[in-house]
Amino acid sequence: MSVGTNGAVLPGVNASQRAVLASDLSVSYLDHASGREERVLSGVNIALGRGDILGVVGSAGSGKSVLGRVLSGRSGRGRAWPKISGGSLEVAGMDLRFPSRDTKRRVDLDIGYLAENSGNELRNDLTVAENIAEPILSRDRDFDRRKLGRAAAMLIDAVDLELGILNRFPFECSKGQRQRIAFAQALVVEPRVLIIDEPAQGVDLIARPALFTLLERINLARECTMIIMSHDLATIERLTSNIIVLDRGLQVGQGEIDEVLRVSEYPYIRRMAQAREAARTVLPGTISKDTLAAMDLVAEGLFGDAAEEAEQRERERRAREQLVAQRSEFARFQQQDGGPHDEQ
Ligand SMILES: Nc1ncnc2c1ncn2[C@@H]1O[C@H](COP(=O)(O)OP(=O)(O)OP(=O)(O)O)[C@@H](O)[C@H]1O
Repeated sequence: MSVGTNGAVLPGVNASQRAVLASDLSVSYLDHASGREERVLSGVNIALGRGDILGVVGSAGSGKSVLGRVLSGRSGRGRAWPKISGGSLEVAGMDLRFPSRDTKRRVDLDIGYLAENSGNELRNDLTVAENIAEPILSRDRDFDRRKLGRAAAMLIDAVDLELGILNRFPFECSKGQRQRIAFAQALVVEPRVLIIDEPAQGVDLIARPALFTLLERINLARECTMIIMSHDLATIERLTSNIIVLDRGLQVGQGEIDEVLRVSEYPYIRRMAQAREAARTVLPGTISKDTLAAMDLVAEGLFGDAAEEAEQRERERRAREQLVAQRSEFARFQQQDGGPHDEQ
């Protein structure tokens, strides 16, 4: 992957392998009060080839979700959607700044998009299975239902949900379940490019590894290009080492995570680097006395006392030896005494 630093030529990805190319991209919202366009994102440059994974990190309000929305190509659907106001954007071979009618039709099939609130946008009048199948059936009512049923079941299993949920309705599911159903829905069309805003959202800690493994499998099996937005660097690091960093609507860093965090002087990136370091090296000196005492208590329960355990093992060994000795003594006594063994 290569991420350009300016709006001109973005090297490293040849046109036939290119999956995403954003050049000096800027994005605006229409401010309804003033009627003016408010710019919320500027100077974004991305160049990704097939199968590349890019992480987009940034603080709250930095523009991650806005970028996700424009990359998804769904702009212009409703008043709350952002508008590309400068630069250019091409995703899966489609010009998203000036989309043709064909592009508008193709966008849902070629670009998968999981927004932070996609789980809430499922249709409550359709079952979970019908919701998952909807992106396909809405374009082709005659699509093979058996195939679709199998795909829905496989996807629901892949996102770690029980198959029984397929016959339920979204309003009968939890928030986390709905988000995973939306994830299955985003995957059903086998998109060429997948945009995921906060993938760990609504997924409990135990199910997260399965989710990341699923993303890795999709990426490898289909060479699906992915852009993952998250405020959490650890989530991004689980999937890729290539990032862009956004801060207050500006792209302020790009490249390999380690390199970006090592060389950048940008204050937000410095804070990110410090937070990452602190998370990696939790030293006793940085932990309060009370926390240490609580940890000691838990630690005692975890492994017990080694010396006491060794003593206990020794006591058990001696008791066993004594028992064996007593048994052989008893057997000898029986033999001498003309016990049952002498009858043979
Ligand atoms: N519908 C909208 N209309 C106007 N401005 C918006 C709209 N949605 C977002 N913005 C503005 O765009 C900027 C970026 O918002 P965005 O939701 O992309 O941030 P984010 O990085 O995803 O934050 P978070 O991590 O909190 O979700 C913010 O200043 C926000 O106020």
